[in-house]
Amino acid sequence: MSTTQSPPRPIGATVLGYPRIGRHRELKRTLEAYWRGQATAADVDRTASAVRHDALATMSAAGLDSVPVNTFSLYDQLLDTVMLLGAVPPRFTNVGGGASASGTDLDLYFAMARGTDDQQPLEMTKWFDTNYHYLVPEIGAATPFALDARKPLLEHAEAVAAGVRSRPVVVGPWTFLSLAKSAADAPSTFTPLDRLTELAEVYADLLRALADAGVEWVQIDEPALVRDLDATALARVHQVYRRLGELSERPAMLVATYFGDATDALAAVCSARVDGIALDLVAGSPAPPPARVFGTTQVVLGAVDGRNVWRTDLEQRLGELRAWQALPGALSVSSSCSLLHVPYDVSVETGLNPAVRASVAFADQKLGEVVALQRALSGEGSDDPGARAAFAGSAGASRTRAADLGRGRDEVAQRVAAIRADDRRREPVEVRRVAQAHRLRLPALPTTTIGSFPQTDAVRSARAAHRAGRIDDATYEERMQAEIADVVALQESLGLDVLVHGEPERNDMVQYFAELLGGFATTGSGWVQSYGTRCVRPPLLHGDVTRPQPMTVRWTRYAASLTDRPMKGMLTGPVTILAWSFVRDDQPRATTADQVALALRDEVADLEAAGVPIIQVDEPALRELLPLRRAAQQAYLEWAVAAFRLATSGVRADTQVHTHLCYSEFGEVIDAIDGLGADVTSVEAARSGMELLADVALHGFAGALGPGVYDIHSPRVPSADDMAALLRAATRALSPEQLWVNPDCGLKTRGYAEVRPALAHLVEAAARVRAELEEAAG
Ligand SMILES: Nc1nc2c(c(=O)[nH]1)N[C@@H](CNc1ccc(C(=O)N[C@@H](CCC(=O)N[C@@H](CCC(=O)N[C@@H](CCC(=O)O)C(=O)O)C(=O)O)C(=O)O)cc1)CN2
Ligand code: MET
Ligand SMILES: [Zn+2]
Repeated sequence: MSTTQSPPRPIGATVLGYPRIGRHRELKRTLEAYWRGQATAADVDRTASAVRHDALATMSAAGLDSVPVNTFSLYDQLLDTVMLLGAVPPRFTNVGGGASASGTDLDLYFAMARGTDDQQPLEMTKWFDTNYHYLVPEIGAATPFALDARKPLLEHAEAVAAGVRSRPVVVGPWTFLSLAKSAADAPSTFTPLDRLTELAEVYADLLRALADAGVEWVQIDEPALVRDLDATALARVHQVYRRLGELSERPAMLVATYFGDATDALAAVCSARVDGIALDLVAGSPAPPPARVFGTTQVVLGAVDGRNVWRTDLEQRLGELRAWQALPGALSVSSSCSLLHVPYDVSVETGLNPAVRASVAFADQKLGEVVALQRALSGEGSDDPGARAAFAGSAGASRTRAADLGRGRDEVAQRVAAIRADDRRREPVEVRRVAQAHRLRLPALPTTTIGSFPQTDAVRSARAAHRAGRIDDATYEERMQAEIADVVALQESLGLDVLVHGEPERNDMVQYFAELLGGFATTGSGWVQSYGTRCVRPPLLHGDVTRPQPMTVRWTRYAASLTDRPMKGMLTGPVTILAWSFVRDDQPRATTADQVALALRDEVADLEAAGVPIIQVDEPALRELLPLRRAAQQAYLEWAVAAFRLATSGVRADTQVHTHLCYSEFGEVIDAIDGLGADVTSVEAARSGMELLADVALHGFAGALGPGVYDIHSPRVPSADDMAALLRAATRALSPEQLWVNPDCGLKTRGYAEVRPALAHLVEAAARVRAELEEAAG
């Protein structure tokens, strides 16, 4: 189309993407059944198509002028992009030939997502600073590129048939290669971005194919443009988009940025021949940069928060949007990012406190906000009854909000104000080490686990039955105690040194605490995709945080009563509770983190008073919240570390504090991790081949460290030899007194058939290496 000189028709009201797991998680259920062999490819196709039709119908009924398609996914949008570009790692080239559904060859697709008997899946990692995980493309010097546009073409055709103005969405070349890792066999000087120019040609083929199918606008997602980029990088971005812009036959191109401020990349993109740019006015600056950088590029204003759930103050937002009307190009209104990161619909949450419910917008409510803002901005608002009602409702919500959400509680504010520097400090590490060694009397290379044991069907269905009222509190309590007793007995028989209770009572390591703390609400069906078919229900942290009663003491005390070995208490840390909740936006996150930390500090004190000698406070999300821009990282690490220290520093020297972090890429935050001041830190290491040991050797580490020796993300049971080899590697980077032996993470997603032998091998590996050390010491 855009061969013409006239500018393309403005996009109007839109969103950058929409949830896709299904309102009732029907895609999850169908896919899991398919993997178990209990559903067919035709069943997958039927469910997937129903989920897409619901999305199309909902978005067009809400009044969007342009509807994103190809934001559906059977598993992950980066994996979809690997398929789109034909960039399949060679180890999967023999997989295939099976059934296809929704434009995707299922055998190949799920082999890359989940692995096969003899091939590792693609690695999984966090999507920018969100709790969503994508599959990491592997690109080498010889990775093939070849367009397979069946999926976007299919989704476009479906939308056209449904009478919808469709806008296909793809991940862009810069972001795709920036997030890819070098293939294992690539030369050490190679980086995936070396193939940018070549890859641009595949996108050129894609744009031609979309134009042939009558596509008007294509959205090319480039969130990586909000990271720190030097002049060379910006020049390369410009070059790619210039090349695509020059195509004689292509749809209008919208380059979508989100998760931060794209101001630095604006000139590079807008001076290439793109037709539109989407900007995140929530994570980025809400005020317009100078008009000249845009040229005639149309701007899509990401005015409605796509990641948090508080209703938009429409009047205030509209005021900010008006400042953009001085730009020469047409304006459209959108969500700040895809709505993938929020649940579908708050109107089904009838159990929510009415004040909270009235303050919240999930995906469907955000559609209405976007439309109202777009109508008002374009001057149609006063004729549009929907827009008028939305503005009236928004004004009402902002008046009642603070009063009814449990904010401004004096006792909480006073406690935060009274925090002293000493509250974040423990005795010197050497004092603690001696006191703890005396109390715990552990062997060298002590063995332990990260906390959770397999969440069996029996445990989950007991919880479902309890929730539905089919079993009473006492029965539920008994079932959980029986589970704990089994878990303790198993650990004793395996010979582990420090035991855990197994966390059977927890639906999720954040939601469990949110259900017990004041200031939080939890949802019944507010599911958000975390990876593949796995979902979470992020709690709503709406008010000041209180802890009405102890949350974990009774379970831990019960577990401790069953054994003479030390029992470790288990908590989730303040940073992770914030990261995996929807957090109030009326005060700095540092303040909210301190409120959560004070509640946890009370829990830690109660555990200590109950005689629990070791308390683990998990912070797996510490790295995830690290700001994308270096300039903001130090300030974040300071409040994050301070909150953890506030939660954990109220204990005696002889109480041992552990923490746990998963996900690699620790190097850049290793000082902060050491700064947490935990006596023992367990980290993921097996999966990333003990990569972190180099960082530890480089930076030094004051506390003790448990680098994971068992990759719990894989069903594979490692042998004692495998784990002993990893341990020996660790003894070369750390002194043996500093070293603990544990898996990479909790065992909740595994089954007992794998866990029992794997832990037996872990104990055996520790025993062997212990003996070798003793022998060497003579
Ligand atoms: N919040 C959070 N974020 C995180 C992690 C995490 O653990 N928590 N870990 C990382 C991501 N990893 C994840 C690992 C596993 C799951 C996961 O297994 N999720 C479960 C749901 C867990 C849950 O909330 N379970 C509840 C509710 C389970 C449920 O679906 N119940 C059924 C009924 C079940 C039955 O009858 O058996 C229903 O409600 O329909 C419970 O156990 O009580 C799933 O998708 O299946 C999610 C994320 C990073 N981000
Ligand atoms: C994602 S970190 C998990 C830590 C938690 N204690 C568990 O073992 O499951
Ligand atoms: Zn973990």
